[in-house]
Amino acid sequence: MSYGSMPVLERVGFTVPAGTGICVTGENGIGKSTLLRCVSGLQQPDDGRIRVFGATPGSSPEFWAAVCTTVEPPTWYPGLTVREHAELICRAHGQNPDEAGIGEALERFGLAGHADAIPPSLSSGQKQRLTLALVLIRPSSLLILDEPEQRLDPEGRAAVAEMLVEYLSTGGSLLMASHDDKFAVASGSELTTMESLHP
Ligand SMILES: Nc1ncnc2c1ncn2[C@@H]1O[C@H](COP(=O)(O)OP(=O)(O)OP(=O)(O)O)[C@@H](O)[C@H]1O
Repeated sequence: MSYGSMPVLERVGFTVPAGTGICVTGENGIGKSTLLRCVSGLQQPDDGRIRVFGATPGSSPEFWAAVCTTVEPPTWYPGLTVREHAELICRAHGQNPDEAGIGEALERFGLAGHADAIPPSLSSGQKQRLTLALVLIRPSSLLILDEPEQRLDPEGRAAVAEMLVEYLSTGGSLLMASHDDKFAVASGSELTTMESLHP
């Protein structure tokens, strides 16, 4: 993979077995987000092979039913509240919003008091909590998360780490990038570090 003449992601290879988490670490600009974008099918590598559930990433509705990613920043629908965003996500994924545990999820993410607020009115950390709540409320088999700990306070990081461990324990898989090794380990992920071939 390269941007113009600048090579990024050379000789990268890994597998994420079902029910396991991999956390990619490495210095700013090493290529973590680019890697996650490629695995999410949002960017095409120039060379090499990426398979997700046996298929090319992003190529089918089945991929997007199984894979949930925060690599792209979320879009907030004008005028819809926090709770209505959660209901929308549930409906889009075939869940009955009344049975999807929306109230409990908002509670766990510390957003219960903001259920009737519109997302743009939330703080940056609260928006990040909502982004992750919406990711975890819908069914999926693989989460691809780019620095999920960003903007979260220590309590928020601990809560998200705990929820990711639960996600893995139910057979889900996780691929994330992070600069917080402690958070990554607490979330049940194995660390793998990207290093430059051109120091
Ligand atoms: N759209 C783009 N056009 C040109 N170069 C880009 C583009 N996106 C990323 N790059 C470059 O590719 C390299 C890898 O960027 P990437 O965002 O994948 O790194 P990262 O490891 O996620 O960094 P960080 O830890 O800062 O989030 C960087 O040198 C960056 O400048």
